[in-house]
Amino acid sequence: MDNIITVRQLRVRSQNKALVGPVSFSLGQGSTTGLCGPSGAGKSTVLRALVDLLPSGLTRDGDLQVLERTIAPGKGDADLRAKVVLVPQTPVVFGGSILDNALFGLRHVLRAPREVLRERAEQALHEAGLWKEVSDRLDSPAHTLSAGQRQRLCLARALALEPAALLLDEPTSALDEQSRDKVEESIAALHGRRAVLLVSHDPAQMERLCDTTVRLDQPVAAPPAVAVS
Ligand SMILES: Nc1ncnc2c1ncn2[C@@H]1O[C@H](COP(=O)(O)OP(=O)(O)OP(=O)(O)O)[C@@H](O)[C@H]1O
Repeated sequence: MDNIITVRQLRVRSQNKALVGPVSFSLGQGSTTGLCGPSGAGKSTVLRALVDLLPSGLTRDGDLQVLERTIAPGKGDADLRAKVVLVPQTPVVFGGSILDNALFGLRHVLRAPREVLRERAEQALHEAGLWKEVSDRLDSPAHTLSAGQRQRLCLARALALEPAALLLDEPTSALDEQSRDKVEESIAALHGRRAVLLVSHDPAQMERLCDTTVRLDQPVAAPPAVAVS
């Protein structure tokens, strides 16, 4: 199996207003794919559609397959969300320690002794390129981390789930150059190991990190939704 995610003719609409698409693409095993397009074209909405977490009032049609399984819209698929993990643009850091934050999520999907969970979280911190900076302060409050470190902590939290695909929504847009470079290093290190879909406004970043790029343009008017009587 080469493709982790396959999307065919995906559209998102609000009632009969086309918001996104149609768009078709696939994410290969270990590949990094860029998703670009003008503001409002629907990049964040596509990411949310891929984890079946569209805001209420928005619907999708078209075909979505994850690991060769068709994902029906709006089923609240918890299994899907452990396999395809979305890291939002603004890093969400919870109250509690750095380690607690890395464990958050994992605790809900894996019933295992604390040492096993801790080992997975530590491995994820390595994979996210944060380990060296936090290994001696895992019990410190996570809010003491810099913006770039927070972004990598969110990456670690996602990686701890050992997802088949990671969806990154403009992970460096709020960072200075130095922090951006560190986050980019972490993303580059995922190449060949995880399927990554990266939303970015920066063509140079796409060039540095992505094997292929999908361009999303303003939506084409969708055919009216068929009323079911
Ligand atoms: N809950 C919602 N209800 C109605 N329209 C929405 C909702 N969420 C998003 N939209 C609309 O969907 C379209 C796509 O928005 P989205 O945020 O996905 O674009 P984007 O390409 O990620 O933009 P940006 O690059 O500015 O972040 C926009 O027209 C937006 O106004």
